[in-house]
Amino acid sequence: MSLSPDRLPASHLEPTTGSAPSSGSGAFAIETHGLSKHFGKRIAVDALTISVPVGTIAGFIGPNGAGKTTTIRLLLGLIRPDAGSATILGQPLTHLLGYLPRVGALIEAPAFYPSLSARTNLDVLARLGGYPSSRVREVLDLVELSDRAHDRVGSYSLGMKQRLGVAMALLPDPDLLILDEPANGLDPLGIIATRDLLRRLREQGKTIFLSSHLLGELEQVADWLVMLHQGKALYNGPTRVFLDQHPGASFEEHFLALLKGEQQ
Ligand SMILES: Nc1ncnc2c1ncn2[C@@H]1O[C@H](COP(=O)(O)OP(=O)(O)OP(=O)(O)O)[C@@H](O)[C@H]1O
Repeated sequence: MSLSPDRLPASHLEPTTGSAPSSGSGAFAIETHGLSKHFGKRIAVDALTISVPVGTIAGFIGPNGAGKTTTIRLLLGLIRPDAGSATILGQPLTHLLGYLPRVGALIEAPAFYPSLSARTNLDVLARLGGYPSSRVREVLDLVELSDRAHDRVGSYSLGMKQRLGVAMALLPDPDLLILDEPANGLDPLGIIATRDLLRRLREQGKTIFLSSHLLGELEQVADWLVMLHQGKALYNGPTRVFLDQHPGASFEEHFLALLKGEQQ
């Protein structure tokens, strides 16, 4: 099922004290309630309450240090929250095995065996994860790396490594794809190819949670938006509603206006 913006559940704007969406309804791929994480005295994620509807491409934006990567690491169970809760694909954060097999993720620089080819890197992962070997060819096609599949990954450009990282995340044919800066190092053609890929995945009913600093790109591809500032959500809702707040202004202008309002 793919949700068009017109069929999205009603938006809700932060502040995070706003009412939380109903839990366990299946309408949301990601829901967090008061999720918090600090490192020493620094609060990275601050009582965060967000919701990402199933079948959307959700852009996750915010300035450097806003807490995006920390949130993603919390959602993937790589670090534990200090407070709050979350539900991913209907499963509580505490039940990692209940949802992680249905989640694909690309965060920071993906790890590869540089002396092996992309094909072999993916074969190894497919064998470890118990995925069919036919899936390796499929994901190589999806990220348009098939013609270089037999080259050593150590010889790849940054953008090609990034595509291989996306291919790895797609191996389990996940219901939820979490991507942290997937366009890092991609040239314009690579960015367009990624945009098309994300749209195709959404058409298959998958949910994509996508952190990026490329606001113009997100404006084109994201139908849902979560905007973070100092660990809190400034906005959580449809992109269309975000843009309607200041007709005629660009996505970037909105973003800066909201941030400026927050800093005053
Ligand atoms: N392991 C850590 N130890 C200490 N502080 C951390 C750690 N990880 C993150 N932080 C701090 O938490 C805050 C949020 O960092 P985070 O990496 O989540 O931000 P971000 O929104 O992903 O930023 P960017 O856009 O620059 O990637 C920052 O102040 C950062 O310094």
